[in-house]
Amino acid sequence: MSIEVIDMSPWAGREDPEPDSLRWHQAIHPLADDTPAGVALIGFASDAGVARNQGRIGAAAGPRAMRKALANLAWHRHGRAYDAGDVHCHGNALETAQEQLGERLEQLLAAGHFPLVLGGGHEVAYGSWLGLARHFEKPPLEPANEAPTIGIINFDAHLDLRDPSHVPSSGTPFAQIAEQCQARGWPFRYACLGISRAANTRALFARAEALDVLVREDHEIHAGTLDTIGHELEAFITDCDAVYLTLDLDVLPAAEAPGVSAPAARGVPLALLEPLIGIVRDSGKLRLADLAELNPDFDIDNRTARIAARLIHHLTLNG
Ligand SMILES: N=CN[C@@H](CCC(=O)O)C(=O)O
Ligand SMILES: [Mn+2]
Ligand SMILES: [Mn+2]
Repeated sequence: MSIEVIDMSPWAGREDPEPDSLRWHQAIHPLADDTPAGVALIGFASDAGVARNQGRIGAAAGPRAMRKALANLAWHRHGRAYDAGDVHCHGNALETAQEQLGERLEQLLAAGHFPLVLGGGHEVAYGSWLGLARHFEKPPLEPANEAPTIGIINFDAHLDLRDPSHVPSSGTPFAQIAEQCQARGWPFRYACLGISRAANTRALFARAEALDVLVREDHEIHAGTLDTIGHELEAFITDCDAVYLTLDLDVLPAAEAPGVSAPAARGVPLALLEPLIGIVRDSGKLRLADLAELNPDFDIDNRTARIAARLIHHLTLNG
């Protein structure tokens, strides 16, 4: 794999003198050829999808802000972690950037890494999925010679199922993936949790129903329903060969995560998201994850970046 020179400058932080006190910035290394498998962070520095979707731009700065917030978190892992650099979206060249992300992810997956993509607007999801799809298309197929059932689990205030025939954007990735699945004869399996009914039109709910999406609205997710929704998630995962997890930070209440393009008026608190994300993490089927929509321009005291970092810590704790 040919690798760019990776900017490791965000990886700085506190250094404790006593033993066994590592933090992420001391444990992570730039990705190099032939390194043993590990978690591979890759940035998708893109504002184009949000700009096309009439949103507040700034998400291109998300990857760097996430790395800086993660740098100082305590290192509790045993496995390896790498920084695989960034894919940049230049201007409005979103489709090119998504293709490039797909290629890089295909390479990371082939090398046995667990790729974790740092967005970028939620247009990152289409590039993420392209990488996983290419991985499954390449021989030997997983499972052999069969259409893979890739389950997409999205925590989001929005369905992101807008009609891409208008303009592909941060609001269309899962409709684009549904189209790609249909073209390939692959099943489309999509679960979207944390949806705000007030922030999604009837047309979007109708498309979700037509595509048989598992939808759970923000108000449905509370302490009393957590077990039930966890079981629903487990059943969804059972029917899949592989899972792609995508975390749109606007699923959180705006007070917890103000630094996004389209904040949620209600949202689902981190305390409820973490156990659900833990189910996905521990399923044994998670092959790829991304975090989307961090916009540092609207963040307050790095709250949203800190949540993103904590979610990365949470997702990678087992390795
Ligand atoms: N990725 C974001 N998607 C949302 C944005 C909504 C908004 O800007 O208000 C959507 O398209 O629905
Ligand atoms: Mn989204
Ligand atoms: Mn959203």
